Amino acid sequence: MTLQKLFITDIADSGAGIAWRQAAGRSVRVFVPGGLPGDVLEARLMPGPAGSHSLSARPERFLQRSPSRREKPFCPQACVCGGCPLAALSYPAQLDFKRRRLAELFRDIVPEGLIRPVLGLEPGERPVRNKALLHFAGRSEALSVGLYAPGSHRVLDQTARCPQCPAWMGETALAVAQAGAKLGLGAWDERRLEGALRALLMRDAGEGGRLAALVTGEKLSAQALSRIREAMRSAGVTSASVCVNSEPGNAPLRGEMTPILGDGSVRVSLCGLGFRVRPETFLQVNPLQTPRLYDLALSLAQIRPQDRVLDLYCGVGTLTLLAARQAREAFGVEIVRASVEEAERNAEANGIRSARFACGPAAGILPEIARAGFSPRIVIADPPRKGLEAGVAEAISALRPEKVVYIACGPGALARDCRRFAQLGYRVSALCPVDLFPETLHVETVALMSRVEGK
Ligand SMILES: C[S@@+](CC[C@H](N)C(=O)[O-])C[C@H]1O[C@@H](n2cnc3c(N)ncnc32)[C@H](O)[C@@H]1O
Repeated sequence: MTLQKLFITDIADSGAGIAWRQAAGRSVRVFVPGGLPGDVLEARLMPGPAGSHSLSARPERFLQRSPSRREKPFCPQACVCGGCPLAALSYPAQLDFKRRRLAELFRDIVPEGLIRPVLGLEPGERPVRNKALLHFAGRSEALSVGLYAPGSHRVLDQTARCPQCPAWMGETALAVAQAGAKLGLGAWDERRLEGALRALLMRDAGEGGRLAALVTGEKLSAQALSRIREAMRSAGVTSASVCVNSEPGNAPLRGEMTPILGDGSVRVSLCGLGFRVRPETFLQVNPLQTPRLYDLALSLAQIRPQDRVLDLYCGVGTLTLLAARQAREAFGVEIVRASVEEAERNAEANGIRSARFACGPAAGILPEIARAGFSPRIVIADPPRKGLEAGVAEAISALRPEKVVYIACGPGALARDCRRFAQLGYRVSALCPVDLFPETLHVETVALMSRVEGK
């Protein structure tokens, strides 16, 4: 393990700094955890991941600190939990980094001039999240709760309280763990497929309530549920459910949710409308930036009163209902049944009659929409990170919308899908990044695509 002077020039997807080193006449990439572009440091070189030509390095001493390095990282636990890999980088440098990343990904399809600056937090605003998903570990004598370590299922101590989340979430998690320990309950063991406490999802809806959903590996007694409910209530939870999931896998929120406090839902206000959400329905996690994201998407869509709008991957109908307020009709498509139920309920509760919803995969519903003669001038699509399923871009273009407003949390999949749309006669006319996930490497992006005349 030799000591080397390294100049950090970039950040990898893992959050580690990247430096380059000349060896045997070629450039070798060196990953340096904790390094930021502009840092110069001495580090011990180690072999990189098996089968790769790259190296890793452990920093020993800073020779020069990056001018973009914060005096104090946003969170002292950031490098432990791995959730905020950019926490040591100043906020303007984070936004600049995200825009450069996007420009690289779209170099061959979108001229630099069409990429807007990242829409970031306003001065003085702090990063906030309305959702936490924590896991339990250990036997009842040593029960702990917190986040998983990066790339593993090892629960990290001291991570139940996240500075981005409202304080009641950490209090609730610790109170549930304490109640569980007193009841003699241990954590779910995913190797043996046994144990009681598995995961805890929490959502904050501000004045609309505080939601908790406990996932257990086995059915709990009425007495245990009553103690856990009291622990949640005293920590500030207003609505709670439990579900039993003893199946292996990475998605703990499976199984029927049974309310144990309130009706198991909360109501979120967004852009002047109210939306009921449940543990199993989707909701954007950043309460400050989500209304800005939606306003941006709608301003790009330029909806006219006579327009029909199709909103694919619509969740609980947030954008569908916001679009329906401006359009003649809006149609939302979503695969999760609970979300469609809430979307219909949300339309009614907001007095919106011009919205309809269908439940199913976008690829399956689009041909039905075409057969029914629904011809939207605007299609909004907000798919999961992996982007559009096979055939969806083709099915959208078969409806011949003038505009496609594509909202993406996975910029790589967005670039792939924009290339597909280009072959189908659509050109990107604006690419607008939004910082929905401050302190992380993620960036949300809204692409406006317009049909090229004559295509
Ligand atoms: C990124 S979320 C967007 C939700 C909504 N636009 C919002 O802002 O709240 C993606 C949604 O797509 C849904 N979904 C995932 N795969 C789908 C598919 N194949 N067809 C339709 N919806 C799908 C998910 O359940 C989720 O609600």
